[in-house]
Amino acid sequence: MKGKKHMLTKNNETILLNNVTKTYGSKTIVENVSFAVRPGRVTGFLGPNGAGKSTTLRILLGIDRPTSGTALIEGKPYIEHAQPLRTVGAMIDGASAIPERRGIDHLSWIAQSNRIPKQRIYEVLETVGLTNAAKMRVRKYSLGMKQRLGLAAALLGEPRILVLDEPVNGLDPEGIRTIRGFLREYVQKGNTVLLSSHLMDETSKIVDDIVIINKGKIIVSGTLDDVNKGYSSLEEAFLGLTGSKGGESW
Ligand SMILES: Nc1ncnc2c1ncn2[C@@H]1O[C@H](COP(=O)(O)OP(=O)(O)OP(=O)(O)O)[C@@H](O)[C@H]1O
Repeated sequence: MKGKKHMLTKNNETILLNNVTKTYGSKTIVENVSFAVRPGRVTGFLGPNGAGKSTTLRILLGIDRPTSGTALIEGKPYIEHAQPLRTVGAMIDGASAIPERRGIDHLSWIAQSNRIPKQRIYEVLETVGLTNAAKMRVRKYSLGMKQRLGLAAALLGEPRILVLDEPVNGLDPEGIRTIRGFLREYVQKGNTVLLSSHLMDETSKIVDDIVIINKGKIIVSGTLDDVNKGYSSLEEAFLGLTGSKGGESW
């Protein structure tokens, strides 16, 4: 399979990026990034370190402004949503909780500042399997536990859409299985997941659709099966599509 492919329809999307470009000074970080994300599917936003994934997600979540182009969630920019946390749950930095805080206090703080009832904290702790570790200080959490705390925070507002930056980073196979099960159930209810990763083969176990970015540009998007066709793995597909050799950019 050669050349660009954009196979996702733009009819039923919950997330739609249209020609998003971001420059810092003379440096172009992402260029004309366009893709659509559909409900009921887990979409993987994949690419090597430094490809522009976090920058794109930060623009989608209104943390950064694009130099040009639009990033829409259910038809409007993130910041125009009246209750963004109830529409989109985001995990941008899984390990971002203050280390001296207890897990439960991290969640309480977010819940209080967003008028989310206390009961919801216990529900999300249960969902991610942190109930027994809720009173531990975050500095004692493993990387996997911090990722789960980040996911719990993203779920607080019962959002219809989850945007997760590198959620499988640092997870062992068991952790990956758990998150896969959770995300599968979540999208089966008609919700949407967009997650980024530089770990192609781990992520391919979780996703339905993929969008691959390399050096700030989208090189392919479509269903996992379509993009994988003719390759032994997603990593092979990436190497084939970019014309790079193994080990160059991973
Ligand atoms: N504020 C900034 N000013 C200048 N350059 C930046 C800024 N933010 C990001 N970059 C650069 O943009 C490029 C893309 O970074 P980004 O974090 O979006 O990539 P990524 O695909 O998420 O990579 P990673 O997997 O390593 O997080 C990098 O070269 C980074 O140094």
